[in-house]
Amino acid sequence: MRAQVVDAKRIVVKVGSSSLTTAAGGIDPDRVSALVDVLAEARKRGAEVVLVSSGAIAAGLAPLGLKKRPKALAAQQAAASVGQGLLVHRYTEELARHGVTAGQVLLTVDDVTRRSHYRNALATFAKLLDLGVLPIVNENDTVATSEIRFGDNDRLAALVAHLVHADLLVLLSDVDGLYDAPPSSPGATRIGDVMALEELAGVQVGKTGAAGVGTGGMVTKLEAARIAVEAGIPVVLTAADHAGAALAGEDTGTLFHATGRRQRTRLLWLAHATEPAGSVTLDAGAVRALTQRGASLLAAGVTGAHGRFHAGDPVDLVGPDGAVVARGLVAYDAEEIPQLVGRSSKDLEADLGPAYGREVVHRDDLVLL
Ligand SMILES: Nc1ncnc2c1ncn2[C@@H]1O[C@H](COP(=O)(O)OP(=O)(O)O)[C@@H](O)[C@H]1O
Ligand SMILES: N[C@@H](CCC(=O)OP(=O)(O)O)C(=O)O
Repeated sequence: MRAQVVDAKRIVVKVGSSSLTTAAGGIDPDRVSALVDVLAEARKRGAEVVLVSSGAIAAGLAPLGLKKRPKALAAQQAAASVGQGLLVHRYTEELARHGVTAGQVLLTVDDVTRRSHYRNALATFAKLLDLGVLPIVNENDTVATSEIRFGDNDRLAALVAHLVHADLLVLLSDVDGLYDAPPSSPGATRIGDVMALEELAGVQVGKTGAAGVGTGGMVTKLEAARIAVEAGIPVVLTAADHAGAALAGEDTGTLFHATGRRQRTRLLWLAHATEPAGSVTLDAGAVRALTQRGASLLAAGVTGAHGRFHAGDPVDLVGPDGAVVARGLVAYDAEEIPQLVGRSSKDLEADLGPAYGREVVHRDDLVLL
């Protein structure tokens, strides 16, 4: 028995598109039903459960007469718009058999990187769990543009696990664990336990499975596992068919043991969920101030800006050698930066007005990479 699993009080379970749909496209009601039975069982044992479910796009294909997942973003969004409602309806009906109420939570990256939105998301989850609701999370596919799109639900699930202070993340897919090579290759064997991610140096990680409805394949699952274990949350990766056994603590799939400790949550989203809108370059003194003293980035240490960003956007902070040292939410538009370069806050306040005394990136909005 895996103690990390059976002792878990709050569990985030992520299920991939390939585990929810039929070969012909559309939701497979039997698979949804089987998964819901497993989640209800975990709740009966006293665990709180948050479900991160993919499958909106896949579920929308058949009703729209589409044969396969479209490439164009607008078509994916239309499919998600049709599919998400159907998917949540299916879950709601199945959960009702167990007397459990479902709640839908659709997130965009923006919702959780900006401080006020982040607090709001946190409060919503807390309230839902407090009320005994089973939250069903997905990316808000219909509004997420390609620039701000999260794209894969594996990393989203890891970040949600951290957000809700879960003590276990379960990733369910169409493959029963991590293999040392793509499972279709002869001789590939399953890895039972991963104590440290360095052990995976020789593992061949491949793309999505044969079903053709997933995104990211094993690559995004390992990224998700890294985010979770480094933040102190163990991860079980297994097939959806083995979900019951996995949640009962049986030795199935791959268990990634926690290696690190909990970190400041919003900054984890900033590091792992955002695409930078541009970059700000720093002199050597500013790099030292950020990395060694945990200081804010002041205009005095800025040497330039690249890209078209607006105040509040995530940007990379780049040292004189071109290395990205941090990511932060910038407090100025890109066009404003040239006039700030190398100048003291006092000087800027006197010259341009009191608003220009503010930091370029405040330390609370900054994560070292
Ligand atoms: N080393 C590996 N171990 C296990 N699975 C792998 C590996 N490399 C590639 N894969 C593939 O990753 C797929 C799962 O990812 P994906 O299709 O995105 O599923 P999901 O829809 O569940 O997110 C599996 O079907 C498998 O073929
Ligand atoms: N938000 C998308 C999920 C994309 C995704 O990550 O899919 P998967 O690789 O099947 O987990 C959807 O619901 O279709």
